[in-house]
Amino acid sequence: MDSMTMLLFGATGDLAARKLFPALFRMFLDQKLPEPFWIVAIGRRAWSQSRFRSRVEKSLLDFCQDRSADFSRLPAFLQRVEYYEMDVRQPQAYLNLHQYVRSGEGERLIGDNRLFYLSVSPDLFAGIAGNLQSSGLSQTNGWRRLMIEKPFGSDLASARDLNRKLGEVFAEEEIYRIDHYLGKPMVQSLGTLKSVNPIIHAVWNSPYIANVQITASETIGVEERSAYYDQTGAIRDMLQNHLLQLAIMTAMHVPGRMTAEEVRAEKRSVIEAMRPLGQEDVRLHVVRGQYSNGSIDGTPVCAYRDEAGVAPRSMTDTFVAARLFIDLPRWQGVPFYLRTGKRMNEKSTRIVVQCKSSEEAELPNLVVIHVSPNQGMTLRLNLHAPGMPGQLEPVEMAYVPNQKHLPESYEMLLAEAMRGDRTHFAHWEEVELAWRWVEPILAAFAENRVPLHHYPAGTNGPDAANRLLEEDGFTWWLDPEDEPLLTPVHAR
Ligand SMILES: NC(=O)C1=CN([C@@H]2O[C@H](COP(=O)(O)OP(=O)(O)OC[C@H]3O[C@@H](n4cnc5c(N)ncnc54)[C@H](OP(=O)(O)O)[C@@H]3O)[C@@H](O)[C@H]2O)C=CC1
Ligand SMILES: O=C1O[C@H](COP(=O)(O)O)[C@@H](O)[C@H](O)[C@H]1O
Repeated sequence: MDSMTMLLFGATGDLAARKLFPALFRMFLDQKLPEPFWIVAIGRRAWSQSRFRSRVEKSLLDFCQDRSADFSRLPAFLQRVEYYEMDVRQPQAYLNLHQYVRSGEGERLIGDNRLFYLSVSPDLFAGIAGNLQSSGLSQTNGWRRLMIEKPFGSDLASARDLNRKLGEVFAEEEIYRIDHYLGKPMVQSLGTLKSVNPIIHAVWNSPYIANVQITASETIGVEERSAYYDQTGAIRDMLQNHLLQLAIMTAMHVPGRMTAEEVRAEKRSVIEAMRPLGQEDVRLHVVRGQYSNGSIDGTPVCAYRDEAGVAPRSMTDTFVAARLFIDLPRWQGVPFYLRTGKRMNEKSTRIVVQCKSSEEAELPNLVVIHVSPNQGMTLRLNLHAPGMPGQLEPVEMAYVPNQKHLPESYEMLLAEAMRGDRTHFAHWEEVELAWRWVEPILAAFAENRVPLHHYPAGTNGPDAANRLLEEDGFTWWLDPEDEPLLTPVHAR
């Protein structure tokens, strides 16, 4: 891999502490970082080098998931991290930064390759890009890449505006828009699962599939992010990006070669075929919810409207469920149900593909992809109980990865960006088409044309989300972790 400088904007922030430094440390231990390699960690606080490094050290101890990580190598890792204090809104500061980076690259014999990572508030994205250009920092003799955090805009117009501004500095091939769900290992395995297994490949289409259910449920509430979340809601925070990406990855045809360009073309054909929602459709196909008080694991928790920083009459959606159709011949008539919510009864992201039932077997075959926190796959089949011909019994075959350390999505994505592989990053076309698809929902929510259902914290979300499936004769499947998956939700 090419030697490079990584300029991390927002190095003192929450994401850097919880995800980025742990991922970088893990990559360092696994020798997945280039040599030589240097991180310029940019923050606004007047912190000394040692104070910053202690903070990184603490965050690694707190958040490095792999407790068996070799922490004796921490000092060697920290040697590669230099704190740099600046206010990113000051154009002059970039000239100084440029000088600092050039001289550091010279000392470390680093080629002219720069990875800019924007882990700051989205209202700073465009300004930073502009300043990188005017200061000369983004002009390199090697390559330059921009990794950019979510959210990419808050609606279609703002996303287009941001993209235009970034496009004045970086070419599309240089922009790596992060959707960390695309970095989750089981999501990245979907292509292989579908393409190299005839048993899956053959049935992955409408004659065999009854419906697809994608759930991303969380037990946490808004935590410290109410200012952001109250303006955003589940629809923008999760559905427009992560859930639609999961639906696309499930539905897309796997190209012969998994190059970024071919994957992009296949993804585009799926998202273009997502049936648009008309004004009236939103009420029929979308459920909006917000948590009221309840309890999570036996601990009482307050209602969303009582969270610090949330407007007392907030109409923000903390839960959203949607039914969508993909008008491609292979998905004709197959509903995709998506749902996501805060303060639900479990932390689980999973994709359940329900096959059509045969005449003999009442319970359908299921393919379940456990995305996180559990990773793996379950396949449910029907067999005759041994020695009891005529009596069908559902059986489950489960795959649980047997690895000491399962890579975190940020590890996967950082490694890919460092290699220059954009396969698992969101192309602008996808982002734009996803915003276009959710626009009618945003409008309906803003105009309160869709009821806001309150659901007690610690539950599966509002009943209306169950009805969405019941209308079609289906029901949400539970996670087999808690109970056998054989139990449809209404039978609990
Ligand atoms: N936190 C999370 O779980 C997730 C975050 N994201 C995205 O990641 C990005 C970062 O989020 P998060 O880490 O939570 O945000 P934080 O508010 O925790 O951190 C913001 C960072 O930006 C820096 N910053 C702010 N203003 C300036 C400035 N004028 N000049 C220099 N630095 C500045 C802060 O520096 P300082 O503290 O020194 O002032 C800090 O390092 C956002 O785009 C967010 O949407 C995406 C998914 C999840
Ligand atoms: O992007 C986001 O994702 C997290 C959930 O991510 P996960 O990897 O823990 O499933 C969510 O909590 C957050 O609100 C959202 O911004």
